[in-house]
Amino acid sequence: MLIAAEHLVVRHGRVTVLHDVSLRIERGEIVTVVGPNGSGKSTLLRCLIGAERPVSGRVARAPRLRIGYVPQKLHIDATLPLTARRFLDLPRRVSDAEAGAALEEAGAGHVAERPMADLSGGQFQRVLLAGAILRRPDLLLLDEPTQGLDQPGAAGFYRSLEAIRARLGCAVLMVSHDLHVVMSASDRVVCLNGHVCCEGHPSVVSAAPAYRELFGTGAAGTLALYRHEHDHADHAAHHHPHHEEA
Ligand SMILES: Nc1ncnc2c1ncn2[C@@H]1O[C@H](COP(=O)(O)OP(=O)(O)OP(=O)(O)O)[C@@H](O)[C@H]1O
Repeated sequence: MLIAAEHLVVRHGRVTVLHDVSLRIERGEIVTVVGPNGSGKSTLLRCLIGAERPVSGRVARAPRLRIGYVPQKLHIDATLPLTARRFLDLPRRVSDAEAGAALEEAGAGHVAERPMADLSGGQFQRVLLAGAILRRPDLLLLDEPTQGLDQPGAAGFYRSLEAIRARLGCAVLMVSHDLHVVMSASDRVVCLNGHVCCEGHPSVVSAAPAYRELFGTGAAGTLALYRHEHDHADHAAHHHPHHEEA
């Protein structure tokens, strides 16, 4: 186990945002948290990094766990002439070779010398990802890393993540609204709506009544796309025969 949330209850003022939420992340897995707006997804990640405290429950971390966290938003003063390359020197200076390799791996090699303030949303997220990789994390926590990306852009981002996981052996926990792409890119999906509604393999979650209730007709399309993608993978053509009835 890398990290585990155990029975977290979190309140913001009088509102209970997380009700008894438990979640475990194992080494090397890619887990995606999906859920409607305001369902507590960011709050859960912030608890895992220790930026928010639950009123009850706890977070258990493996000893010496290194986390690379990419927040949903990061405000950078547009008047600061900070290039992507220089941004990677915060909080600790890194060599050009290290910075270059991280930017390449995150798919942002071509924006190294551009000012952070000029980057598109997708480029910006990729530079943040490069910064997170430089910490050599055991666990990458990404809060809506593909917001604002179109579907091919999001798919490309997930391919970068797969490669990063393969090299670093890290686990990935992310929040995403990209139901379509997420379903094929995750080992496990957790559907959150203040509490964990359902969780499991993407095919199991997308067939779950609680998930369908939250995401409506989108759920069927998601499943179709998931099946479609796997039908094209050599090893997975007959992987989940039960999909056929769903
Ligand atoms: N600092 C805060 N003070 C008070 N309420 C907050 C605070 N941060 C979040 N909330 C409230 O807590 C609830 C959960 O917010 P959270 O950001 O965790 O949801 P989310 O699932 O990440 O949403 P989204 O998909 O819109 O990003 C929301 O109702 C939000 O308004």
